[in-house]
Amino acid sequence: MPVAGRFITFEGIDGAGKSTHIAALTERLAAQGELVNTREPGGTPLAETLRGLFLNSGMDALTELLLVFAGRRDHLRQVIEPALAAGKTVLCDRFTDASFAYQGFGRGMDLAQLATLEQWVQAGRQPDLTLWFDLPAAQAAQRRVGREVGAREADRFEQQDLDFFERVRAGYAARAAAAPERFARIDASVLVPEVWAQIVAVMEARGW
Ligand SMILES: Nc1ncnc2c1ncn2[C@@H]1O[C@H](COP(=O)(O)OP(=O)(O)OP(=O)(O)O)[C@@H](O)[C@H]1O
Ligand SMILES: Cc1cn([C@H]2C[C@H](O)[C@@H](COP(=O)(O)O)O2)c(=O)[nH]c1=O
Repeated sequence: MPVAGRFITFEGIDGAGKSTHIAALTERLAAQGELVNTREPGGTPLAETLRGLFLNSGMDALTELLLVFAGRRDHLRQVIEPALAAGKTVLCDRFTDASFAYQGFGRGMDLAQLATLEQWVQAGRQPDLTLWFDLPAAQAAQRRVGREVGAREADRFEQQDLDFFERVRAGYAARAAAAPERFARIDASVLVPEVWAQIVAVMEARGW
């Protein structure tokens, strides 16, 4: 019988450096077994369709919250749970901590209702490790400007102000404090090689 795989998630405010380091970690872990790279919102055809609406259509905060959990349910059933059951490592760019941070702390949605949705949709499933890329909102905004020259228009979240992103950041800090065994805070404000060294140290501490 295959050993259950590892579920690793990547969190942080927009522009924190997640994508940059997911690519590097994918290379490092590829030697250890089969990997599945995925993301939220998204990860299945249905959830990717919902992602387009979520990022770009006007809606109230409750609709936004329900949409992202609907996509998550499909993603868990179609991709994450089967991969873990087959012993694969799942690298997921954002998961439910983002809902607590963005919809809970950013938009002010009720955290108890979020916890109910989390339990209902995930049936106990939690990441084995969450790498939280932490940096000040102003620094992340500068990085996004650098990245967005010539790229697509900013989505509904990227258009938010610094106060919104500082609330989201506080949301991640609260989630990390509530689950210290699962979360590893990465100081994402430093140069790429220094960020990477922190990630390697976290992986080595787990024997991964
Ligand atoms: N440590 C770093 N120092 C300076 N620039 C960085 C660092 N890490 C990433 N960057 C740059 O910052 C920009 C944002 O990085 P990246 O796209 O990896 O962030 P992200 O967290 O995936 O963003 P999003 O959540 O918006 O998708 C990119 O241009 C990237 O090259
Ligand atoms: C999972 C999830 C995501 N969000 C937000 C966070 C980002 O602004 C976008 C996704 O964009 P990315 O370029 O793929 O990082 O969606 C959210 O508000 N709530 C969530 O649960």
